[in-house]
Amino acid sequence: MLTVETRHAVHQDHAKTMGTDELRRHFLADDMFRPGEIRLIYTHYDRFVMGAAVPAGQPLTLDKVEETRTATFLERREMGVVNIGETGSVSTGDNRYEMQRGDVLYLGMGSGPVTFDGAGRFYIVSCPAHRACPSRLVRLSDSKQVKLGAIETSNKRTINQFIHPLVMESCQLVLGYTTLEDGSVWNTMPAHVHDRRMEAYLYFNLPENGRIVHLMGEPQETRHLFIGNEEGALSPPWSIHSGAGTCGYTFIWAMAGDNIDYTDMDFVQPNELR
Ligand SMILES: O=C[C@H](O)[C@@H](O)CC(=O)C(=O)O
Ligand SMILES: [Zn+2]
Repeated sequence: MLTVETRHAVHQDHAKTMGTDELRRHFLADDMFRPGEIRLIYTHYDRFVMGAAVPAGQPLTLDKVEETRTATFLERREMGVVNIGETGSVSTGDNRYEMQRGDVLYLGMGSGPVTFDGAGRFYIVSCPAHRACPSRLVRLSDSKQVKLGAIETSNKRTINQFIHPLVMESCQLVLGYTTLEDGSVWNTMPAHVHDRRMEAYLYFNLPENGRIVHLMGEPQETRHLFIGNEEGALSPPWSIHSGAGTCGYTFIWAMAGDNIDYTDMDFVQPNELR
């Protein structure tokens, strides 16, 4: 079963007038992981799609998606898949990729229908592509790791870069996940914006009652979302995307837009935020 929800892009002047429910409706990405279903959120931020497939033992195939009006979803798109569950497989044509927890799969434009199987919980992201880059399974040991932060500022963490120019080729998509050291709670602090690219976060590895206080909005006009396990946040190009947890967590970050230089960020120091 495939369900697709459309999210239109929001202007920053509109976002600052929103109350809690409206903010959550536009920017919280929830209810993506349902056993036996593929659920996608089609956004108008760089036409970035995020979602999940949870085959729960029965194969699920992602093929035609009405929103793109193409014969198959990946006809003019590339895709990233991260398995945050138990071992499962992802297949396209004659290729079958066995995915352990934490593995990342890149599928190039024109890969055709994608079948998810096994005990995986597959997080899916996709954006338009202009050429076919080779598909590739990237394991944690193939990723590039960047250590950031310190215990004193509660933000000691490792940025694991997977779909990233230093690791492999893609068109627009840049993706990885960040793990926090025990006792550190802050991600992406100091915060930043990058008007060149939108971004989406998926938070996972949280206990049931744990929550992330996710910060969004223009740096001088911030808002927050309380986010639970396996839920995410859409970050428009004008918005910061940063958060602190009441518990340990991991999060997947993925971006699409004009430029794939990960380091192209405009930093905002804590004392500049409002
Ligand atoms: O543009 C890059 C993204 O916001 C994230 O990669 C930031 C992040 O993982 C972190 O600082 O913890
Ligand atoms: Zn960012």
